[in-house]
Amino acid sequence: MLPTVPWSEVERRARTLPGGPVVRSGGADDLTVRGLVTDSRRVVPGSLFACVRGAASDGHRHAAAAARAGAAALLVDRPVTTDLPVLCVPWVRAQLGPLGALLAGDPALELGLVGVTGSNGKTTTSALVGGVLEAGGDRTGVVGTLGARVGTRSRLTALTTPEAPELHELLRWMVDAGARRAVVEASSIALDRGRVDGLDLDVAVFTGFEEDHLDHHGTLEHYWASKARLFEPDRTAAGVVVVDDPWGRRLADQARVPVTRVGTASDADVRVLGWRTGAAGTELLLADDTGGHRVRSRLVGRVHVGNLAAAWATGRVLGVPADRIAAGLAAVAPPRGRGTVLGGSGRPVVVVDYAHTPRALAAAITTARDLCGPGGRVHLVLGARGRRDRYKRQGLGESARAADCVWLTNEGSHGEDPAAIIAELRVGLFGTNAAVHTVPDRRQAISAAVRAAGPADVVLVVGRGHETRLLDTTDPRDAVHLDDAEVANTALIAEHGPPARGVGRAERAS
Ligand SMILES: CC(=O)N[C@H]1[C@@H](OP(=O)(O)OP(=O)(O)OC[C@H]2O[C@@H](n3ccc(=O)[nH]c3=O)[C@H](O)[C@@H]2O)O[C@H](CO)[C@@H](O)[C@@H]1O[C@H](C)C(=O)N[C@@H](C)C(=O)N[C@H](CCC(=O)O)C(=O)O
Repeated sequence: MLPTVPWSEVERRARTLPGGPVVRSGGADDLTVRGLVTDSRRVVPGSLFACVRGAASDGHRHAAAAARAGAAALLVDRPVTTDLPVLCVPWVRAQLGPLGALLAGDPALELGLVGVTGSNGKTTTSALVGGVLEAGGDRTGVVGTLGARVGTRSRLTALTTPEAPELHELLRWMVDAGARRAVVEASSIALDRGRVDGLDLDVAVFTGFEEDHLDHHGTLEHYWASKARLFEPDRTAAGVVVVDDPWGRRLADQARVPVTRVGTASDADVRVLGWRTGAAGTELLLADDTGGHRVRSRLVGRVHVGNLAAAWATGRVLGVPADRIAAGLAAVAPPRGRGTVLGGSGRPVVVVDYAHTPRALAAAITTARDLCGPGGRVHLVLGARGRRDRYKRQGLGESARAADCVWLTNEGSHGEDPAAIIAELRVGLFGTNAAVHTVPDRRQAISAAVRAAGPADVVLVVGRGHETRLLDTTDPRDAVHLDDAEVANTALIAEHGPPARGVGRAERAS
C-alpha cells in the first residue's frame, strides 16, 4: 500500500540531490501526493506526475492529460502551463530514484537487495538466487524480464528493469507480502538511465559480458561501463563475478568492493571442478573455502554452470548454509523460455531458448548437441528481431553454422522487411555445410523443423524464449499471439504423436 506523502517532504527529498536549484510553486501546506507516475495514462487521482523527456515523446507535453486524470502535482524540468502545484528540478529523470523511493515509503530500506547484471543469464541467475534465499529462510521477491513475483503472487512488467518509480512500488508490494529480501535484474540500459538509482545492494552479481544493446550504448566500452557501475562502492557492499571471460576478470580486478570470483579458473573463490548436463538437468562439483559441494539442478545446459556457481557464491556471501543453498538450487524450476525442454520419450527433443546473441546461440547449440541421441542432428530455428541491434545478425548466422539444419524465419520485424533480416543472417551462414531452409512464417518454420526431426534429433528454437507477442509493424497494437513453446508442443503431438510409454526423456541424458 502506497503512503500519502506531504508535498513539503517531496521538496525536501528532491533537494538532497546535488546539481542545481529546486523551485516549488503552488501547493498549500496540507497538500499531499500518493504515488509517482511517469506515464500520464497511468495517473490516478492524487498522483505526482513526473514529466520525463524521452526519445519518442516528452512527458511535459502530457502534463495536461495528467491533470485531467487527477494528478495532484507535477515534477518538471522546464516550464509548463498548468494550474497544478509544480516542483521544478534541474533534471526530472535524476529524481525518479529518490522520489520513487520516497513515494513508495522507502521499501528498499526494509529489504536485503541483490542486483544481477550481465549480457546473458540474468533471468536464470535471479531465479536461482531467489531460490537460494528462500531456502535460507527469507521470503524473497524477484523482479526481471519475466515480471515480478513474491511467494505465489506475480505481476507483469514491461521492461527487464522497470522505471525507478515502478520498481520501488514493486519493492513495496514485496515488503507488504512479507519479503525480507529482493533480487533485481539490472539491465545495462536501466543502469544507464538511472532506474536502479537509490538502491543499496548487499551483493551485485555479474554473469558475463558480450557485445549487445549497442543501438542504445553506441560503443562496447559504454555498454561495459554501464554494467560495471553496479559494482561501485556507493551501490553495493560486495560483488560476485563470473571470471571465466576476460570481461569478468577485468571487473573483478577493478572493483573497489570485496569480490567473490566464480568460475573454472584456479584462483576462483568458488571454483567449478566439474559438471555434466543432460535432459534431466545439470550436476556440478564446486569447491569453496568450506570444502567440496555437489550441486544438482533441473536447469539444462552448460550455460547454467556459471549461473549456478554465481548463485551458490551469492548464498555464501549472504550467510546461507551450504545445505540450504544446495536445496534451493535443486528446487528452482527452469524459468519460462530459458532452455525449456519439450518432447523426448521417443520423439525429438525441442528446446525453446531466449538466446539472441552470437555467443549465447553458440552455447545453446552446444547444449542441443549434448542432448542429441546417437547420430542425432541439431535443427535450429533462427530469426532476428527487427529494428534492434542489426549488427548482431551476421554473428548469429556465423554461430548457426554449428547446427546441422537451419530454418531461417521471422522473429518480429517491427516494420523492417523480414526478407532483408533473413538475408543478413544468411551472410553469416555463407559456405556452411548445414542445410539451410527459409520459412518466413514462424509457426510454419517451427512445425517444419519438428516434422523433419527424427527421434534422436534436437530442435532448438531461439530468440524469443518467454515472449508471447510477435510484432511485424511499428504499431504495438498489431502484435499477435505467438508462443514458441506452444507451437512446438502442438507440432510435436501432430507430427510425432503423444509421448510413448516407458521411454523417459532422462534416458537421453548424457
Ligand atoms: C531506451 C528506454 O529505456 N526507453 C524506455 C523509455 O522511453 P523514453 O524515455 O524514450 O520514453 P518516451 O516513450 O519518449 O516517453 C517520454 C515520457 O512520456 C511519457 N508519456 C508518453 C506518452 C503518453 O501518452 N503519456 C506519457 O506520459 C512516457 O511514459 C515517458 O515517461 O521509457 C518508456 C516508458 O517507460 C519505455 O517504454 C521505453 O522502453 C522502450 C520501449 C524499450 O523497449 N526499452 C528497452 C530497450 C529496454 O529498456 N530494455 C532493457 C534491457 C533489456 C535486456 O537487457 O534485454 C530493459 O531493462 O528492459
